[in-house]
Amino acid sequence: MTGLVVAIDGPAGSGKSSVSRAAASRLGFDFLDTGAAYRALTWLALERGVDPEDRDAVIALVDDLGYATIATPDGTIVKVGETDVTTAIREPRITAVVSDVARIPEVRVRLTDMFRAMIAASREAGIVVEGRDITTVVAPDAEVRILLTADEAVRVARRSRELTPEHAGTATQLRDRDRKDAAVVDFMTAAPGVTTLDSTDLDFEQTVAAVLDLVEAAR
Ligand SMILES: Nc1ncnc2c1ncn2[C@@H]1O[C@H](COP(=O)(O)OP(=O)(O)O)[C@@H](O)[C@H]1O
Ligand SMILES: Nc1ccn([C@@H]2O[C@H](COP(=O)(O)OP(=O)(O)O)[C@@H](O)[C@H]2O)c(=O)n1
Repeated sequence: MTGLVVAIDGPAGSGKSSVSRAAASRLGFDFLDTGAAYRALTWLALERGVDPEDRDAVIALVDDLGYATIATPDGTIVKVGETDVTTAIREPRITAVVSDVARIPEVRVRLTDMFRAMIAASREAGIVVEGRDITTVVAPDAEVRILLTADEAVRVARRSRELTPEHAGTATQLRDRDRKDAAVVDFMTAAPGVTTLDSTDLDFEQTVAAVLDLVEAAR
């Protein structure tokens, strides 16, 4: 039986993956980063020379994705078939086109089915699932539903700190990606029953604590 489901959505750089991962680890819950699957499919498209805007060709690739994640003490290993793509899916060439893959409706339906199966297969006391449409589409019945936000300038600053100087233009890239993604799923306003957690003025630990408080309140 699936345990407690914690669904977390929000724009790029709001802290979804880092905060969700830390919260899951402290709760002893599983963790599912749905963005990694959209990135993995994008990686496979580029690997096979498929244009990310060629919808039919991208949809056909879902059958070949062979997506698997392996939890380790140092983080999650992401695999496509036998290939470890953990690092490759974070490369700027993937980030630049992942929104094109993610806006294909059939891709979203297929990956949503896969996420639901992964949630159902979890054998821990609970699972933290993060993305853009988890509170609204993937797991609208989750016991805890959070929209994690932060002002755009703060999100850009957080992301810029992660990047090396050759990756200039973070602000423009992040804004463009949010705009493209928001045309497909509304993750800027909380759906009914979803709690908005604004981390603009919170540090990392305070944000994790706020998530843990919301989980405690639902238990
Ligand atoms: N509340 C916070 N205060 C300061 N830095 C944060 C906070 N939340 C996340 N971060 C940092 O911001 C960066 C982006 O967070 P990340 O989890 O990758 O966001 P997302 O998954 O929403 O794109 C990371 O380096 C993370 O450590
Ligand atoms: N539930 C989700 C998760 C990600 N995505 C797409 O996948 C991309 C990468 O997701 P991500 O979570 O790694 O994004 P960031 O953490 O880089 O903001 C997003 O820009 C969306 O286009 C989605 O459409 N729906």
